[in-house]
Amino acid sequence: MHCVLSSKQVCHFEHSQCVTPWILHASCCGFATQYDIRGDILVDVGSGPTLYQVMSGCERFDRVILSDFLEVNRKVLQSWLQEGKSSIDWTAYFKYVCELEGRR
Ligand SMILES: C[S@@+](CC[C@H](N)C(=O)[O-])C[C@H]1O[C@@H](n2cnc3c(N)ncnc32)[C@H](O)[C@@H]1O
Repeated sequence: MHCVLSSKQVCHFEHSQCVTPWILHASCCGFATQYDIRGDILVDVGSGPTLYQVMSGCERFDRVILSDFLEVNRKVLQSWLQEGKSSIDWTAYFKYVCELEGRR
């Protein structure tokens, strides 16, 4: 399984040097399978233009706040949130996280 991050970036989930699966496994363990972390508000400081890092937490918190220093990154996130548009197709990430959490 792989997904295209942009015209030049490709994330290979199965590649041993790809850090994204490690992050998804770690957040899945923390939020879901191992520690069952829940709460009112999840604040992600320095989100960049990405949201994969909070996918495992998004149903365990009432509100998720993504933040970034750079306006360009906040605009990418706002475009996805408000208009459903994104230069990144998150489908493969959501599927991967669902599989990690034993959901389909
Ligand atoms: C390495 S990127 C991480 C992107 C994303 N969290 C990920 O895991 O792929 C770090 C981000 O933190 C943002 N950043 C750096 N200092 C910050 C600060 N003081 N407040 C908010 N965002 C900050 C940068 O603009 C950058 O987008």
